[in-house]
Formats: sequence, C-alpha cells, structure tokens
Amino acid sequence: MLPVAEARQRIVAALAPVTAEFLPLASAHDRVLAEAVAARRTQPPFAVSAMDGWAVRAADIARLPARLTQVGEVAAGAAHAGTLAAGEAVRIFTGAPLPDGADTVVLQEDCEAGDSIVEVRDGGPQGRWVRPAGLDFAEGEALLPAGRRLSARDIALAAAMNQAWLPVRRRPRIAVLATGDELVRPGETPGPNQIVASNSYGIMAWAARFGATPVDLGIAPDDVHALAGCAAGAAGCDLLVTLGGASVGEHDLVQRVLAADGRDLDFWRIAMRPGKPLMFGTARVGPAPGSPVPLLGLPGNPVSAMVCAMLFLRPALERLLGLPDREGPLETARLGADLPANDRREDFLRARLETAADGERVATPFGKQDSSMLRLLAESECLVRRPPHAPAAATGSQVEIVRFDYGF
Ligand SMILES: Nc1nc2c(c(=O)[nH]1)N[C@H]1C(S)=C(S)[C@@H](COP(=O)(O)OP(=O)(O)OC[C@H]3O[C@@H](n4cnc5c(N)ncnc54)[C@H](O)[C@@H]3O)O[C@H]1N2
Ligand code: MOO
Repeated sequence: MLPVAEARQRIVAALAPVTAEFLPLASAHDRVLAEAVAARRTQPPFAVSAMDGWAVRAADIARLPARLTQVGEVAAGAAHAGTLAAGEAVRIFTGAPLPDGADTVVLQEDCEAGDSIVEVRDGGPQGRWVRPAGLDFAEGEALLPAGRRLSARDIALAAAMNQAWLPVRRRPRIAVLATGDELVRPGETPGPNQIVASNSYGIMAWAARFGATPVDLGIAPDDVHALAGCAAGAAGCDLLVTLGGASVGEHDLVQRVLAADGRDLDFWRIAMRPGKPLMFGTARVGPAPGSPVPLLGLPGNPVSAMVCAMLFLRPALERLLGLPDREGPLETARLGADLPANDRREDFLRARLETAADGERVATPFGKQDSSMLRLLAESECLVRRPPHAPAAATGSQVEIVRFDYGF
C-alpha cells in the first residue's frame, strides 16, 4: 500500500494547470492568476496632498507663525497653473496634485485664513502631508504573481494598476460519477434494498466552491456497459472522479472498465484510513479507443470519499488551477482524549475543535470512526492525523490537524 504523501505527489505530478481565460475584474474574484500582472501606471502618478490645507514651501514655514500670500486653489482632478514662489501658498484639498514649487502641506486646522493672507501657526518638516509620485507602486512593477488566488483586495489593487481584464485559469471541469446498483438520487423513493447517494453531492458542491465546474454524470449501475456509457460524459473534462466500485469485490468495476489497460493505473490502494481503496490513473472514455481522462477513483464509503476529496482531490484541483503546492507542516492542536497506538495505515480521525481557556486549540476525536457515518463528519470541525505506527497518545499531547475550508 502506497503512503499517503506519495499518493498525493503522484496525483499532482500527473496533472498540469488548465489554460487561461481573460475575465473582467469583478468576475476574476477568487480565480487564480495564470500569469503575473504588472502595473500599467504609477500610483500616485504625481505628488498629491494627503490633507485639506495649504500647499507651501517648507523654507517659508521654518519660523512660525508665518504669513503667506494666497495665490490660488487646487482640488483633486485639477492642477494649479504656475509655480509657487517664496512667500506664497495655494489652498489645496486631499488628492489634489501638489503645485510646482510647493514641497509641503499644512493642515487647515493649523492655519488662519484671511482674504489674501494665510497665517500658518503650526506645520511639519519638508514633505509633510505630501504623497510622492510612486508612493504605492511604479509602472511595470509585477505586483500580482502567477498562481495567486485573487482576493477582493487584489481586485482593488489590479484596478488601481489600470488593469481591466485579468488572465485567470479557466475553471477545471470535474466529471463526477457515482456507482452502485444500490444508489438512487436524493428525493427519489429507494427500492427495498437501496440507499440514497450522498458523497457525489458533497464533493460537487465543494469542488464548485473551490473553483471547478462539476459535471454530474449521475449514478452508474454495477454493469460494465452502463458504467462505460455514463463515463463517456467525461470526455474533454480535466478529471474524472468516480465514487465507489474501487475495492476488491466482483461488483467493483471502475478499474476493470475505465482503466482496463494495465498501464492506465498509476496506483490503487493506499495506507490510509478511511480511504484505503483510492485509485489514480487514466480512464479511457467514449467510443474506442477512448479519450484519455485522468481518473481519481474514490472509495464508496461516504466518509472515505469525502476525506479522500479533502486530501487528494484538493491538491489535484490546486494543481489544475495552477496554485502553488502548499504541502508543508500541518497545523497542530492539543489532543482532547487519549488515543491508542496506530497500525500501518495513516489515520484521519473526525474531531471537534475548541479553544481552551488558555487560548490553545483542543482537538477531540469522536469515539466512533466508522467510515459510513456522515453525521459525525458533518459534526466534526477538523481531522486529526495519526501517522502510521504512531504510539499511543495521551490527552494533552500535540497532534496534527487538517481543517476544513471552502465550505467543505
Ligand atoms: N474484502 C474487502 N472488502 C473491503 C475492503 C477490502 O480491503 N477488502 N475495503 C473496504 C474499504 S476500506 C472500503 S472504503 C470500501 C470501499 O469499497 P468501494 O470503493 O468498492 O465502495 P462500494 O463497495 O461501492 O461502496 C462501499 C459502501 O459505500 C456505499 N456507497 C457507495 N457509493 C455511495 C454514494 N455515492 N453515496 C452513498 N453511499 C455510497 C455503498 O452502498 C457501500 O455501503 O470497501 C470495503 N470492503
Ligand atoms: O478505507 Mo475504508 O475507507 O476504511 O472505509
């Protein structure tokens, strides 16, 4: 059985980022930049006043109070014609370009203005309340790197950079196919031996939120022809995710039908609980010889499928979206219950996450961990990771956790 980390690496290595598309600013929110974006303009493009007050020459206010002659007025969007001479001041408003010759702004609260004279009673050093050209950024600076998921703050910055369209990765198309004679769609009336399909809906909802376009291929019965027929809808998709039919039983057909050629299977079965029968390879879908589509075969048990989505579909989507590989140390928390020693499978335990009185996070795994129990998955707030062969762990010891995000 393959270790979890190696399975993840092999999935990521087999995939490549999807192509880019150009979107208007607001539509690019939460999308991933396909290439670095540089400023088309220097900001501010010229020196501007940061306050309402008077533009002056610092030399003229070296001694206070100073009496200066008013020679004009400038507001944002306009300019003062002419150059400020010694002993002169220009009435200025926030955002207005600093007149030539001026180098400092004094606050109006610190001045007493008459008809033609302004008396400056308080002021700062040269440059006070002036925002020099390029204070924020200069034209040509690549401020937004490729692989960045665009926040609302980034969108505002891109707009200030005078970029109206942004090159982002298109949404990867993820085909999702549930398998099993026992399954019906939610809302239907199950037959006597049937249950309601669940995992595919959770996975599609999360994948959409994460930035993909899910393509629902429905539920394939445990029949070779029907499975191939349903999977045909994955042609042209960036990934086919199947649910169930991954184990060793006679009815577990995914591998036999979709990755029939021995070379199509990269790996099957990993050292993980829940999620042992995870499968990855290339499916051949549609009319023979079939179009190749990367295949991620998730186990059928609902919790196994969801946990495998968190641990393997997520890095797959990150890779397709061109996001940087974020593999690194996991977050940690204090254990809220004793745990027995682990066997050779890496364990991911559903757990509650609370903040203790001392401010530290405490993760408490549920006593029951059966991989069919979705209720406990929904009630959990994180997964506690237990490495293979981890020794027994006492309450209070540090453990690694995986938290849920993007509406998982
Ligand atoms: N002899 C062995 N039996 C099993 C092994 C094994 O190693 N040897 N592994 C077990 C483990 S671990 C898992 S996990 C399951 C996964 O097997 P499959 O991927 O083939 O899943 P199915 O048999 O199709 O289904 C398992 C279980 O989950 C239900 N299911 C399936 N799909 C859905 C769905 N979309 N929504 C809700 N529930 C679903 C299905 O009805 C079964 O109850 O195999 C063990 N067996
Ligand atoms: O790995 Mo299975 O996913 O233990 O239930």
